[in-house]
Amino acid sequence: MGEVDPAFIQELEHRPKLSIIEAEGIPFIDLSMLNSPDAVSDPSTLDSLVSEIGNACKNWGFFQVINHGVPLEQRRKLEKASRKFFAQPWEEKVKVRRDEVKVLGYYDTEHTKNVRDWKEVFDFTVQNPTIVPASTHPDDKEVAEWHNQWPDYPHELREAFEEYAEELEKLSNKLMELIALSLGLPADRFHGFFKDQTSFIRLNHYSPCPAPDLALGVGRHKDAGALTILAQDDVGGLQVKRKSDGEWIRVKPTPDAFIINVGDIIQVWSNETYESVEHRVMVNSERERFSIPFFFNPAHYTIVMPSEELTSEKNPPRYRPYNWGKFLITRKGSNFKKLDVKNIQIQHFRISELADHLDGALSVI
Ligand SMILES: O=C(O)CCC(=O)C(=O)O
Ligand SMILES: [Fe+2]
Repeated sequence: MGEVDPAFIQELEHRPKLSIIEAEGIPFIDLSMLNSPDAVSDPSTLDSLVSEIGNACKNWGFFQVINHGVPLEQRRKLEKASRKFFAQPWEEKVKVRRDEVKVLGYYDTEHTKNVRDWKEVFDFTVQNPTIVPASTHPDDKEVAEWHNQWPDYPHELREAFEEYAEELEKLSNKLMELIALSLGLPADRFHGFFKDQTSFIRLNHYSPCPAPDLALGVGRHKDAGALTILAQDDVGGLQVKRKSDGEWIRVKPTPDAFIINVGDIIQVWSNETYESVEHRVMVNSERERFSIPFFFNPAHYTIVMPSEELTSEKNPPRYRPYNWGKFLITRKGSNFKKLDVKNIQIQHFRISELADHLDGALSVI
C-alpha cells in the first residue's frame, strides 16, 4: 500500500476488519411523547421511556433517537453548508485554520492515540465566546475566551450553525433530564452545570481512503464530555465496542435519527452506573462520508465528581473530583504536541481498586 502516509496506519491489533457486524441490539428510542403538545404527562409512559433510556445507557452506552423534535430543515441546512465548505480547495479552508492560539476552526491533522485520523474537521463552540481557563496550572484562576472563526464561504454556514446549535441544546437538556430520572435523581439535577456551557459542534468530513483496512477515520476513543448527539449521513462507518463481548459493531445509518452516547462525565456523575463506551470510525475506498457530532459539555468551572446521592459507604465514589475546564484545555493542548503525548483521561482520577483494598485493609488493622 504505497498510497497512504505511514502516519495514518493503525497498529495491527487496531486495524478494522472489513467484514462488518451490523448492530441489531443498539436501542431505538422514540421521543415523540416529549414533543407532542397534548402529551398529558402520563406517568406510566414517562416511566417506560425513562427505563428504556436507563437500559440503553447501561447495556450499550449508545442509542438512537427518533421523533426527537429537531426540525429536519435545520439539520439539512447545516449538512449542506458543511458539504459546501469541505468541497473548497485546501488553500481556502486553511484560511480559517485552527492553531494553538485560535483553537476553533478547520483542521486536517488530528491524531487519536498518536495515529493520524483520515478526516478533516471544523469546530465551533455553542457559546461565542466560550470561557475557559487561561492555563492548565491548577492554581491559576485566569480565564481566556475562545472565539469562533466564520469562513467567507458558504456565507450561510454561520446562520445554519446557530440555528442547529439552539435545537440541539434543547434536545440535550431533555436527554439529560431523562438520564437524571433514570438514575433516580430529580429531572433538573444536572441543568445548572450547563449554564456557561463549553459545548461544541464539529463538522467531520471523511474522504474516500485507498487503505480502509489500515487507517481509521477516527481511532478508538471515548468522548470526554457529558453527552454526544451525532448526525451521520447514509454512508455508515461508526463502530461501537459492544460491552458484552468487546466486538466492534457498526451503527446502521437511520435517516434523520440521532445517535446518542454517554460521555466520560456521565460515567463519573453516575459513579459508573453508566459507562462511556469506546467507538471509532471506519472509512471506505468509494464514498466520502459526513457527520456532525454535538458535544454537550458543562461550564469550565464545573468540578466533576460522582453525585453524592449515588454514593454511599457500600458504594464509595470511584473518582476524585476534577476541574472540567482544566481537563478540556489540557486535552486541546496535547492535540498540538502530537506524537508521544498521552492524552489526559478520567482514568487518571479514578480511585484505584488497589487503593480501596489497601484502605480497607488499613482500616481493619
Ligand atoms: O463520525 C462519527 O461517526 C463519529 C465521530 C466521533 O466519534 C467524534 O468525533 O468523537
Ligand atoms: Fe467520538
